[in-house]
Amino acid sequence: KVHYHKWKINYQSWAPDCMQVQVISINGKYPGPTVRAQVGDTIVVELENQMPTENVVVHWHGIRQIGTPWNDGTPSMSQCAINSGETYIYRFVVEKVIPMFDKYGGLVVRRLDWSALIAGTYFYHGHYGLQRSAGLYGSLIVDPAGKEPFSYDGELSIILNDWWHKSAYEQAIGLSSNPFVWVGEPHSLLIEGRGKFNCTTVSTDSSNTCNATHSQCLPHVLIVKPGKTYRLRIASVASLSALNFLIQGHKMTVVEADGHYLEPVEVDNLDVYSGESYSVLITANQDPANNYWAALNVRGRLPKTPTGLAILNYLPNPSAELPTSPPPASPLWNDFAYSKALAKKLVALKGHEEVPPRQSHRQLVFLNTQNKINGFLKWAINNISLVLPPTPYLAAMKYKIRNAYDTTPPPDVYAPRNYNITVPPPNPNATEGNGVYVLRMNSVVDVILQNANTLTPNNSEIHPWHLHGHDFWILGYGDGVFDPAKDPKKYNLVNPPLRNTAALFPYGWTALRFKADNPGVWAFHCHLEAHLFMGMGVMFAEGIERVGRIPRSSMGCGLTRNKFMRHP
Ligand SMILES: O=C1O[C@H]([C@@H](O)CO)C(O)=C1O
Repeated sequence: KVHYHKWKINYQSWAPDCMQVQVISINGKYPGPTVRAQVGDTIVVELENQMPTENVVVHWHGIRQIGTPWNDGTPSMSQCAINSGETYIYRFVVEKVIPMFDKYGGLVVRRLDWSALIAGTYFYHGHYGLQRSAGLYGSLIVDPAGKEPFSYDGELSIILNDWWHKSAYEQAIGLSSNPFVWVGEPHSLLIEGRGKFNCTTVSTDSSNTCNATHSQCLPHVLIVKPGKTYRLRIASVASLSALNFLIQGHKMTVVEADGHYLEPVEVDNLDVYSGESYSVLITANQDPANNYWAALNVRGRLPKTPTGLAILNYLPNPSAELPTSPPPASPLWNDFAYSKALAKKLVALKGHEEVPPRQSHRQLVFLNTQNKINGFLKWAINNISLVLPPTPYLAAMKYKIRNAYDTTPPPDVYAPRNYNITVPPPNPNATEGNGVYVLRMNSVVDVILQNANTLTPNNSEIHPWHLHGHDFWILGYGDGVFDPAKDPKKYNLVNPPLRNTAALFPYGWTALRFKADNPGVWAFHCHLEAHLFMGMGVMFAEGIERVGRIPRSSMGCGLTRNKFMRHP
């Protein structure tokens, strides 16, 4: 089945947290419309960029784009950004498949036997500049062809976000300026695009409109019937904040993450890092005379943002009836031990998910550092800060346009190996680069993410790393410096969760394994909007010779423009 969508993307006045700002809307709506399909279906989105002055692309987060790597929605990577006034057609299949090749190297897509494995909670978002922060995002839900390994009576879905009144454009300029201007902590936390800023703190002049009773900032309402069980889908597109979500008086049973089933775990609250998605089961088993708060708090950074709130509304109570008791509290923002313990509890559902290969062919060790380049503040991986080239890698690699990017491969491991991760870098200099890690097709790759101190003494941050085009197994998390002799012995090779996003905790490491089985060029980056913008990412490529014919509509820029576009 083909699901056809026609989208017009433009700025629009909106008041997500009661403060009137310009958001990026899709067909006049914020957040964007939900895209829903069944496993094996095709999604077509005809996207018209109506923004007067900005380019755009949309990334289908968690969808592997097997056979369509040019539709991953990443500028300079998979495609040329869609210019103002232009239309681009995204077309892809929502199916988790094992890519297979015939003897001529042609792609034959084989479906996994367990069709239930593929369904799950996804989302889409802008991937150009900081446009995700400007509100360009929405839900993408893939239903299974068969039965789920859990049951529920109804379904609810929310996307979590953090929110600023300063435009994404102004934020981007600050981040790329010297002196550096940091985006700061968010003004509000939003649940399904709704939050509440305290309007009484806003000075009223003609440019500031904060209206505490605006209908767009009424809290989001999750409607339930007493006694029933619901599947609540939760995803985070937060720009900066790690978040903790909880519902007053209700336990949550986590059953799915990033489109893969988990061994059910009951929790009082759930950490959700940017780029992650979950399904939790909740049962409306509390006093039906009341409504209850769903609450959202910042973790990992000293919170300066009030709790984000939504209402769990027990029918037939009025949805506007506010819960009588105060919102429940999340764990302390800096209780990292709590977050690590929770992360380690999430393992794959036995018998439903593929187990990892016992060995890998290649190990990459990525040191995450904050650096200075010519006085500009950056993030670097193995001392290289990613600066995207004007020509998209995919076409440049496929059509061998060698001067489009740096063909010297970046380093597999950081140097010096005795780098002290507990203090700011003694020499904060790094270089800019756009080289690619070329992976052997179908090889098994381990990535060890190694965290370190930022430029600020006694500071190391959480980084949620997201991989395009693949899912990886999270083999383990550890504190301090990764020990290649000892730590792999502690890997979970039995039931590690398959994910597309994994948290890297302060001063620690996270070990990932994936199969380089999807022909294309794929970004792997910190999902914090500002951090990717400051260079915190790397590029992977595999099986380029097996990539099909790239549509010309994705190549109208840089050196591919000269090569492929007809000139008048
Ligand atoms: O990238 C970042 O920059 C700031 C700070 O380190 C410098 O202002 C911050 O908190 C980040 O996460």
